[in-house]
Amino acid sequence: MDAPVENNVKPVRRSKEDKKVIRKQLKASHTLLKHEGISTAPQPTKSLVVANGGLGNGVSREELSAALKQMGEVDKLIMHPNKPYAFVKYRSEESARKAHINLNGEKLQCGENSVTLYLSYVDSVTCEEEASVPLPEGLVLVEDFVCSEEEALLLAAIDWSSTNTDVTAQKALKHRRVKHYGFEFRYDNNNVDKDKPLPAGIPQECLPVLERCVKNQHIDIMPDQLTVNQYESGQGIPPHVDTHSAFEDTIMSLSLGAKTVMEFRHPDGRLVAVVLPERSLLVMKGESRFLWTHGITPRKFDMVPACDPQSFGDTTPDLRTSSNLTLSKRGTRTSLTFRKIRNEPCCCAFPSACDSQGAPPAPSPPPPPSLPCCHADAALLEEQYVHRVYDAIASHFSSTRHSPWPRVCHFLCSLPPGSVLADVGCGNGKYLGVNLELSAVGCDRSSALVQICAERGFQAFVSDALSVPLRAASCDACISIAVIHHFSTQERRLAAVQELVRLLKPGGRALIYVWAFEQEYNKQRSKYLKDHNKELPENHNPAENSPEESQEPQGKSSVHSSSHSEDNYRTVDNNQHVTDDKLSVHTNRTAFETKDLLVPWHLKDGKKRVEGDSGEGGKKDQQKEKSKKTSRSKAALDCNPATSPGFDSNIFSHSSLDTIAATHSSKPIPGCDTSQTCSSALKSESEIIPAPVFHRYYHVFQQGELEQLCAQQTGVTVQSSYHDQGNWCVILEKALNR
Ligand SMILES: O=C(O)CCC(=O)C(=O)O
Ligand SMILES: [Fe+2]
Ligand SMILES: [Zn+2]
Repeated sequence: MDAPVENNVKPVRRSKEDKKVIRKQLKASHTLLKHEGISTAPQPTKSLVVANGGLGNGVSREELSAALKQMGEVDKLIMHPNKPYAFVKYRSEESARKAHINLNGEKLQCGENSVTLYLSYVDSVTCEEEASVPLPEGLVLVEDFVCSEEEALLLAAIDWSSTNTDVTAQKALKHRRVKHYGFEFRYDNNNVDKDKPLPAGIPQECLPVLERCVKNQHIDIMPDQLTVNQYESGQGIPPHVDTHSAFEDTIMSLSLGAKTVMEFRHPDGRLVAVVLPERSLLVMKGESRFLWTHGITPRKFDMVPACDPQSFGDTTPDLRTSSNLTLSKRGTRTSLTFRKIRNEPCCCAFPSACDSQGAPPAPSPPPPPSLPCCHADAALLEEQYVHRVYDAIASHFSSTRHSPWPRVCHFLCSLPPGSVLADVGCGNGKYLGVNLELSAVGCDRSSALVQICAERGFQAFVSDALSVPLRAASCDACISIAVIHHFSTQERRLAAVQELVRLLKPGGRALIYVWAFEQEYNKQRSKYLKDHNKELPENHNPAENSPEESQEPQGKSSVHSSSHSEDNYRTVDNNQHVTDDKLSVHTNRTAFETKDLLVPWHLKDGKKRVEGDSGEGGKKDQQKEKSKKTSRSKAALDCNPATSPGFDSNIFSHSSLDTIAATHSSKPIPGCDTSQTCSSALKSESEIIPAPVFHRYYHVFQQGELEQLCAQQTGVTVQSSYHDQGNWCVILEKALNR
């Protein structure tokens, strides 16, 4: 009797438990229907609602995900904030059945507490609260594809310290570092040398992961090429389509170490930003691989859904419209991109993007400019990398130039009433209204900036600083603020000073400011450098107290091509050493390493200005201008940047938007890189036109260099010279006897 008792009792007891579970499960599904309007399905499906498994029950995503994943591969897991349930969709119905059988009535430990899970089938998993957008066709994101241990193992397998960089074609690109296994991907021709395999194949540690990829049908054949990209916070990769002729259809990218946001763009303008969580696998096939570009905007923060819903299956939260977003600081992300080398030409269904089918390669950026060796070259360089750039960025530039600088104001206020002042290179005219007792006139090479001066009621005209159409000896004073550093030869800088001297009356004075090579002086770092460590989200408003205030605290100085190729400007090594005469692109907010360089300007979006509006709006504008004019007289007394009058910030004129559109759609213009967007992927309005990056040529002055330049002029004396927030400054006086 003994043995059968045990056999008999257990099934009875189990069925009692089963009944209890079923009762509770039914109760849970009634509650879901009554309180949440969720109806459960009588037949097995791939999707389940997990009662008691919600964030509202204190269950974390990781805890639930770990339990669910034991039953099979999870396609999506949706957890709404404060809800007492979660939804899970498995990749197969079999996995869902397994979860239904094994997890129903099971206790899940959540920190110190535990909850009992009740699972019911649902027909579909929808996410009504979050606006979502479809993922590009063919794109799949598999969360938690590797566990933390595997992640650590894979990261350890990548040896960045290796000195033999040829084995894995290791490269320190300016905006990320890369390592290739199997075959080198060459950024100069966007292709691979198929008959030159690298000595190092795909590391052994990757094989279990790849086998899982094949088993789960993410890829048909084992990949033979691996590119490891490592992105520090603030780094990224330009939008590109992986060359069709180089690789087969499926491309898989594993995200390790940190999450990021990858942006996918369709040629028709659609943009889908996808959060790639740490340890997730991104699979690009078909249209998403062949037609859509993918890229990562270099920035230090991303906007991600606040409740971290991560994968939404074949949709993704619409990061542009969602109201439930939070800032997520970027960490160091290492991605492993696995590809299969293609040995036959590509015959995909997307000929417009297919190099095998004759599609032209993406336009490459203009070649990097060199230091000019003659007058004509210098004029051309300045035309392309100074004049055109200021015209294109005029509105945005002006919106960041609010406050007159105290020592410039002091100079202007020291001039006797009635003095004639010429501001040569007056920009948006911010110094023209400082002292209303003066008879002030400005000139600038940029007609867009002169237009802004005119709109503000200032006297200004378009002119080159080397030949100002004013009579000799007609000015009591001249100022040249942040202008002469844009001349690209010593002769032209000398000529610019000479022109100022020509304009001065005998006894007249000129104030000159140029950007200093030394951004640290008397142990004081300039504001420009000090802002370097400020980690701020995109579109931080710039500091306002440097004439050379730069807008970028994020180190976003990268220059990417719109193709896959890396920085076509000369890529400076990590120490920014110059090895040829090509101009290097400066990283904003860092110390200068060279004296002649290109400084990026990240054009940012703003309100569009209604131009030519003669109605009410126009009148209001006039009134606004009037009140500004009144406040300008106050500025004569008040030179504190914090209290002096500012102008409307962030005003875009049509002209600059037109310029952006034009530069984006047509062939690239020198000085402008339209491929690197700086508009946040999350701003809806600005999304249509990616904001380009422009490069301005500068010659930064070393200590004593400006004085030397002035000393070469006859008939002038340097009255004083000083360093002011990263600028070298002199006050010149023209001799009385001239
Ligand atoms: O970092 C990634 O996930 C993508 C890398 C990539 O697109 C590439 O190397 O082609
Ligand atoms: Fe790629
Ligand atoms: Zn193709």
